[in-house]
Amino acid sequence: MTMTSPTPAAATANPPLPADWRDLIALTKPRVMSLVIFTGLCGLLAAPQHIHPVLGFTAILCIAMGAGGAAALNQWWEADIDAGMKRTAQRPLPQGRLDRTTARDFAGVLCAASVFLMGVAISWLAAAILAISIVYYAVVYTIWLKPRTPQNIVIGGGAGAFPPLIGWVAATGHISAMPLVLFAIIFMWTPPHFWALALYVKTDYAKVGIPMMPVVAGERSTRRQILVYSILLLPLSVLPWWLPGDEHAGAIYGVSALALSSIFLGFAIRVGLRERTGPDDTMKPEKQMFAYSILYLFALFAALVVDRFIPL
Ligand code: HEM
Ligand SMILES: CC(C)=CCC/C(C)=C/CC/C(C)=C/COP(=O)(O)OP(=O)(O)O
Repeated sequence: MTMTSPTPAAATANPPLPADWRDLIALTKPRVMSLVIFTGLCGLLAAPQHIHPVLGFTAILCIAMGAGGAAALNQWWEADIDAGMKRTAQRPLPQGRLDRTTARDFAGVLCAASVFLMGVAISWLAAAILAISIVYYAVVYTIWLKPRTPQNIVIGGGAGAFPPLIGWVAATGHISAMPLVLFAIIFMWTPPHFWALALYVKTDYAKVGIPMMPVVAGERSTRRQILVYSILLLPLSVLPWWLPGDEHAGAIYGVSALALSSIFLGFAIRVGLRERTGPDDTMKPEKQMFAYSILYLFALFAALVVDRFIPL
């Protein structure tokens, strides 16, 4: 793929249409980013120092703009790959509903504005981490790792793990043990989250030449790796309960983490130890695990905030 490679016929046959705001919103991957923003908000709310609500809102707005801008850069770069996959072919760029220059400029403005506003209004440390996460997703993951290695998700997973750290730093002004543990939890969660999905859309990735784990290492190896990461996730998710000092979470979080992660592990055991029964296999356990992975992260971070406001 090159930046000058032609996008699908639909994108070039007609003169570009004026950008529709719905297509610009779609470029930011709003459904995925809702969880990114939520974990950022929880990082901010779980921090021991309180931040003025207006500043808190500004910090979350900056995370939303930065994450959305990075997602738009990802779609700008991958328009031709997206066109070749069933799951992504309906996006605005492959469909030619948006021209590439508008998408690139929109993404650039969002990213730059998010970092600048975070620096001016909140802190330059939070702005620097936001800038790192944007570059991590849009460049390190999207351009460098994704087309090259099946470890793309493992290393690239760091990009999506930054938001709670950014939220925490926005509230406290510094990095400490708890936000690093929150980073590690999302980092460990990402491979099972994504590989559960990759198992049932494997042929799409193979078709466009993206070396996702099930395509390169095969299904059995991917299933075992899902299991390994899910086993490691369980103690890691409970770690905030055991942290020393005034940062540690309480029993509401600890018990919730234990329960949520045990269920996660249950799904992982089911997916990790089974084999596809044949071409007609509906891949229900994998689909259920992917859906649960999203519910899991929402619930885990919600428990952290509930715990902060109702300490036992
Ligand atoms: C490198 C890391 C990650 C990869 C490769 C990945 C991959 C994916 C893919 C391919 C989908 C399907 C999306 C679609 O079809 O539109 C998805 C869905 C989703 N992801 Fe991830 N993900 C990653 C990290 C994250 C992170 C860090 C979060 C949030 C903290 C997240 C939250 C979600 C959510 C909420 C959905 C469901 C979206 C929907 O309902 O359409 N993902 N992910
Ligand atoms: C603050 C900040 C910049 C946060 C970034 C958050 C982040 C990295 C989220 C990753 C989520 C995501 C949509 C991955 C999809 O992978 P993909 O792009 O390979 O999926 P696709 O095939 O659907 O395009």
